[in-house]
Amino acid sequence: MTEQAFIEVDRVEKVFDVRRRTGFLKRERRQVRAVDSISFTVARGEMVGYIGPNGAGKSTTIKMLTGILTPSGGRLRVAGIDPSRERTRLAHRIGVVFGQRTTLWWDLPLVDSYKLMHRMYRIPDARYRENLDRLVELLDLGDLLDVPVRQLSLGQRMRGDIVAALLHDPEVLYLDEPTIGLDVVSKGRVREFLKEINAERGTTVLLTTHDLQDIELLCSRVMVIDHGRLMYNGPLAGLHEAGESERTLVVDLERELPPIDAPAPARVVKVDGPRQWLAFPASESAAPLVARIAAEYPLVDLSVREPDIEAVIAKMLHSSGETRGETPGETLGETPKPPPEREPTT
Ligand SMILES: Nc1ncnc2c1ncn2[C@@H]1O[C@H](COP(=O)(O)OP(=O)(O)OP(=O)(O)O)[C@@H](O)[C@H]1O
Repeated sequence: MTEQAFIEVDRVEKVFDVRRRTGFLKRERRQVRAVDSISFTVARGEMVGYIGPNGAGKSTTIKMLTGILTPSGGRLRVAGIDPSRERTRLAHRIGVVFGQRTTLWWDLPLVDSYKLMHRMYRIPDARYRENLDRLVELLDLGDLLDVPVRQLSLGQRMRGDIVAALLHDPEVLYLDEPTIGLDVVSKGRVREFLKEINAERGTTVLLTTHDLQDIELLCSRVMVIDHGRLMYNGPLAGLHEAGESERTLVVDLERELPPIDAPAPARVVKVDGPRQWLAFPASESAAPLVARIAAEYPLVDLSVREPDIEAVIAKMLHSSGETRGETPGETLGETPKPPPEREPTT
């Protein structure tokens, strides 16, 4: 393992044997290659997005990284530990949050789950108290500590789960859809918190999400998996470039006017009274376009809409399919490549 590679995944595979009933007494055996020779590294303190369509192999990868599943092939190390061989030792160094499931005890008050974790992880008393106070303050859970978990809203429960995952000072945090189903305010709070904890403790974060803004606001790099294979590993802007995806600037003018004269490649795609929609490349900053419109038009309000993550991935996969075998650029065809050195521009 190199000095920087905190998570090291080298040609890792996971094949499931699946039996399917095909008749009264007939069973068909079939193999599902959920993860197909994936290689990547994550440096200590990095926050990396791990995205892909449904069934792509994300959860299987995370389960192998936590030691729940044993790889069928390849080599895997987290903090120098082989997860499936030393699962208990690794458990003290990692935290996991599954957005769709809770690790908290449903019928107990929130604080009782934390007390159980205090004992399970043998966290020194002073450290437990310090962590609990800090995390509860950062996530604004003070008034909810005595409330049974089943009575919490989804956003409150999610914040409760994040505290639970961090009480034992894990060096790496796996987050599976941490903002799913949350309202805008709760999403903002969780994202701000993750940024703070990463800056404060240098926690390494691997984030699975369907929300492109999670990636945009938190991750320096994104990896795309499809059919068990790593298709892209680089900055989000590069993913937008590969798929030529576009963001939309929604502009409210003081009155109805002819379509805004925007500099190419930005262009007006819809006009409805005083409101106009302009599409522009998602890999570019909105600032110059906004400045120009503000200088030349009677502007009342504006907002930027991100493209849908599924659409971005689909376009990227489509374009990489077209270019595979020629010059794959930042997309990964047969041979995974290290991330490009460019920084994201968004
Ligand atoms: N225990 C299992 N037994 C058999 N097949 C499995 C098992 N777990 C996952 N698979 C299959 O492996 C593939 C990858 O599944 P995985 O859950 O890793 O995808 P995912 O990217 O996390 O999807 P989603 O976004 O829907 O959660 C799928 O085809 C899935 O059906």
